[in-house]
Amino acid sequence: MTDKQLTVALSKGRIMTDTLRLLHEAGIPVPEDIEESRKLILESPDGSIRYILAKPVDVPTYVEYGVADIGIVGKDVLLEAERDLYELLDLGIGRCRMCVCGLPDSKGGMVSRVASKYARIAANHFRNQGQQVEVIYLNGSVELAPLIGLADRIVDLVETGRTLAENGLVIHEEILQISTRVVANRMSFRLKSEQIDSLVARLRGVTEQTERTVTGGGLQQ
Ligand SMILES: Nc1ncnc2c1ncn2[C@@H]1O[C@H](COP(=O)(O)OP(=O)(O)OP(=O)(O)O)[C@@H](O)[C@H]1O
Ligand SMILES: O=P(O)(O)OC[C@H]1O[C@H](OP(=O)(O)OP(=O)(O)O)[C@H](O)[C@@H]1O
Repeated sequence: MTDKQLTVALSKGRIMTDTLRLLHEAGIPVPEDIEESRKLILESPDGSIRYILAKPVDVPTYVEYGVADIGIVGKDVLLEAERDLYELLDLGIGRCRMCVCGLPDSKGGMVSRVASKYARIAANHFRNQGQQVEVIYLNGSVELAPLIGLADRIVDLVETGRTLAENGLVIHEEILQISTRVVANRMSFRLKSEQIDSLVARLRGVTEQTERTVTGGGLQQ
C-alpha cells in the first residue's frame, strides 16, 4: 500500500452491483473479477485504489478506525451505527424507506413492543414522538414478529412493499427515505483530500446524470 493509494470499503450484498456500475460509469478503476472473486481485498489494475469487501454493517467501523479511507453504505446502516464520519455524497442507489409497520389494526398500545434490526433508529423515533416502547432486536425476517405475537409493530425497510403485502402487514408511518452514501474517515479527508475530492467529483458526475435522466423522464424521486 502506498500513501497515495485510497482504501475503499464496499458493502457486499444487495447494493454491490449498482455500486460497481456507478464506479465503472465514473471511470474509477475497478478490478475486473471483483464480483466473481472470493477475495476480500482487491487492488485496481493501476494500483490507485484498494477495495475491501465488507458486510454493510461493518463498513462504518472500518472507516471510523481509518483502515478504510472511504466507505459506500446505506443511510440506514450509518444512522444505526452513529459513527464519527464525514458523509460526502448520496449515490441515489439502494433506495427504500424506513417505516413503522404492523397488522392493519395495530397502532400500538400504552407500552407497545417494537421489533427491529435497527434498534437505535426505532428507539430514537419513538422517543422523539414521546411514545413509550420496548424495542426488541432481531437480525432479519423482522416481519415475523407481529405475525407470531413477539411484537405489535416493526421498524424495517420497505422497498416494493411485497414482503409486507405477502404477510398481511401494512405501513403505519414512514420514518425516513434511505439511499446509499459515500462516507470518509475524518483524518483521511484531510490527508488524502486530492484523491478523495477526485473520486467524489467523478461519482457526483454520474449520480447527477442519473438523477437528471430520471427527472427528465417525469418520474418522482
Ligand atoms: N428492500 C431492501 N431491503 C433491505 N435493504 C435494502 C433494500 N433496498 C435497498 N436496501 C439497502 O441495501 C442494504 C442492505 O443490503 P443487504 O440486504 O445486502 O445487507 P444486510 O441486510 O446487512 O445483509 P445480511 O442480510 O447479509 O445481514 C441496506 O443497508 C439498504 O441501504
Ligand atoms: O419491500 P420489499 O421489496 O419486499 O423489501 C423489503 C424487505 O427486504 C429486506 O429484507 P431482506 O431481503 O434483506 O431480508 P432480511 O429480512 O433477512 O433482512 C427488508 O428487511 C424487508 O424485509
